[in-house]
This record gives sequence, C-alpha cells and structure tokens, in this order.
Amino acid sequence: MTPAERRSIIESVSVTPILIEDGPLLNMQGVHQPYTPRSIIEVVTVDGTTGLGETYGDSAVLAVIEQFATHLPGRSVLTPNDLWALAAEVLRPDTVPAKLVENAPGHNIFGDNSMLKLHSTVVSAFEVAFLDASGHLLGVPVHALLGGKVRDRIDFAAYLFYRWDAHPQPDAPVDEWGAALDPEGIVAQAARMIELHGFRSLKLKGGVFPPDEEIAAVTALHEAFPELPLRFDPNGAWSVETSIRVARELEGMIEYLEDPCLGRAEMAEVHAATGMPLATNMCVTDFGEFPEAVALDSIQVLLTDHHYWGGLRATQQLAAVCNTFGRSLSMHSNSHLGISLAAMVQAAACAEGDFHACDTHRPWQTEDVITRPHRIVDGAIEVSDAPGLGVELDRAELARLHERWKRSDVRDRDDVAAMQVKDPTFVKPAVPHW
Ligand SMILES: O=C([O-])C(=O)C[C@H](O)[C@@H](O)C(=O)[O-]
Ligand SMILES: [Mg+2]
Repeated sequence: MTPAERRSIIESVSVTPILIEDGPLLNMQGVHQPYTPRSIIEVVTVDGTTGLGETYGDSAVLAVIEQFATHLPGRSVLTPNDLWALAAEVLRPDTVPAKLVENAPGHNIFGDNSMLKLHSTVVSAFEVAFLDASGHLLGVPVHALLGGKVRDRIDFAAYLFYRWDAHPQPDAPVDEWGAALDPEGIVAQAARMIELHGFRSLKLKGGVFPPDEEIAAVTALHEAFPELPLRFDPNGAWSVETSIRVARELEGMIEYLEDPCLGRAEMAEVHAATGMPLATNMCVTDFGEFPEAVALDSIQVLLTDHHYWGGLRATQQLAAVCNTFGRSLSMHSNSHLGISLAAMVQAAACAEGDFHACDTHRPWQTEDVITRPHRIVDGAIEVSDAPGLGVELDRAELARLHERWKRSDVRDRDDVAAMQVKDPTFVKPAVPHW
C-alpha cells in the first residue's frame, strides 16, 4: 500500500438528515412543502480527510443509506468502483423496502423505480463523497479525477414555477418571490430570475393548469424573452392527443418539450406526429430503459441526474451513450443545496456532448450547508478548480438544519399532503389529467 492509499482508508461515515426551507412551488401532483428533507454525507478517512455528499432525505432512502454506510469503514475512498459490488451484495429484494424498487399504481413524477435505480442512487451518494475525499487527499479537483473538465462554465436555466405567495401553514417560512399563477406572474418571475442570476435559458414547470392556460404563459415568456431558449415540462400530465396539440401550438417557441405524456411508446408517438424534440427525466431514468427509448425514438434530450443515475462517472457513461445514439443532454434537479450543486457542476464539466442549460432549484432555496454558497453569474457557474468538490461544510448550519429535522415530524417529500393542507378534498390527479 502506498502512503496515499493508507491515508485513504475510511474511519467513519455519517449521514445527517436535515430539513430545508422550500417555497410553495406547484407541480402536477401538488405543491412543495414548507420544509423538504435532504441527507448530508461525510466520509472521514484515517488521516482526517473528509469527503462530502448530498442526496435525498426521504425516510425509506435515508434508512437504506444509513445501513449502507455501516459497510464503508475500512474501505478506501480511492475505490468507488467497489461500491457497485457492495450495493449488489447488501441491497437485495429481501433487505430493502419494497416501495423503493416496486412501482405503485399510477404516475410517479420521478420515473419508475427499479433495483438498478436504487443501487445507482445509493452508490452515487457515496461516490460523490469518495471523489471529494480523494480530491482533498491528492490536492486535485474532482474533475481531474474524472479525466479533466471539457468545459469551464456550466450554464443553468431559470427554473420557473407556478407558485403561491405563501404556504398556508401559519408558521411556514416566507420568501419574497410572491405569487405566479398566470402569464404575467410567470413573466415577472422570469424577469426577476434573470435580473438576479443572468439566466440565458428558461424552463417552465407545467402540468398545474389546463394546457391552454399554460400555452398562454409559454407564449408570454417567448414574447417577453424572444432570444432565450425556452422549454416546458408538465411532468407527463397530458394524453398523447393533448401533447400533439400543444407541441403543434408551441412550434417555433420552445427548444423542446419535456415529458408531455407518460410512457416511451407514447412519447415516441408525439415526436413522430410533430417532430418536436422531447426530453425526459421520467420515461428513461436508468440504463435499462435506454435501449427501448432509442429503438422507439421516444426522446431526443436526456436529463442526467447524478443522484439517481449512479454518480459522476455514471454521468460520463450516460453522456457517452447519449452521444453514440445522437441524443443531447440536460440535467434534472430537485430542491437541493450546495453540495449537490457542486457535484452537478463537476458532473456537467466532465460529460462530453451537446449540453442544454442544466436545471437547478438552487435559486429557490434560502439556506445552505456550505460556507460559500455558489453564485450564478450570467446564468452560469464556474467549474471549481479547488481540491475535491471545492466546497466546505458549514457545520453550524448543518447542526441547525438537523435540529429542525429532529424537532419536526416531516420525514418525506409529499406534494399531495402539502396540497391537502389548503384543499382537504385534493387527490393526486390521475394521468393523463388533460
Ligand atoms: O424536471 C422535473 O421533472 C423536475 O424537476 C421534478 C421536480 O420534482 C419538480 O417537478 C418539482 O420540484 O416540483
Ligand atoms: Mg422534468
């Protein structure tokens, strides 16, 4: 063993669940809760080097991650490949909650579950921490460990949401964004996002209102910002027929339509009928789903997400597959903090291919667990050349957000339950909704 290898041995691993403030952002299944869970991972080696990771904090995933973490002491952060074999060994149908690998009837905003996706999610959480620790041990940025960056700046899109002014709960956190429930509100939100962060690309989350109302908002955005690429994502809320109609009406206004309907065959039908490029983070969310999507020509743009595709090296592999089959790339996001954002930036920096601006929810978040939160300037984030991910944990903030988790009974993201606070009669819409 070399001295560096000796220093790379893991002494301890901690997984800290936290709750972070979230705004009342609307989507096709409800609304974001006032607080949403995340997990912060720290992998510490025998010489005190720490690697950071951030991932989902929902209770079932958290339990699996905590259990997986117990197998890591004694291993080396220089060997993230071994995490796959460990996942195969310890995450089996008889050891993981069925809800993480089976699919409940109906529609899932995160795409289908599978054992491969669960392995990928768990491996990713620790692979990022391993790479961060390795970068610190060796004094190099994560992108150097991935073979070097192929771009210096990562473009992000302004991620626009229909939203309420405030959550209905009296003690919920407040923010200054105000309501956006019609085309004027969405255009004003876009203008503020652009003013604050210089975004040069726009994405509207739809599936909230009947399609004609949302077409009006997309049209208003296109008229207000004709030079900016624009995409629109109703999270599978529409039928094939509605998707075809909307695609035809928006032709020339949007660069692509994201998950207009559910299903690889249905997406293929929409593309064949309209020629509209289609993107997904729902009908292709693991490698096993890719071949059929190519055979059917279901998608033209794949939204990567290292959190569930298996990490940063898996993102490179995914990019290579997309390049081979002539698909372009973007990046998916959920409400997240700066460790995830740092990993997203390193992943995008090292993925060859035709990248559309990436998604990030980060501008909606009011808190962070890193000492120097990222700045989005001219719609982009500079790729850090500092060792590891280039971020430092803010331990006081981590402790505060963990205390909040301990005092709260919120353990899962539940957009449906959050909507029921305002409207007790609300039920998750069956799809296709329109
Ligand atoms: O592109 C997407 O589908 C997403 O970003 C999924 C998210 O869960 C989004 O819909 C949200 O935050 O409500
Ligand atoms: Mg999407």
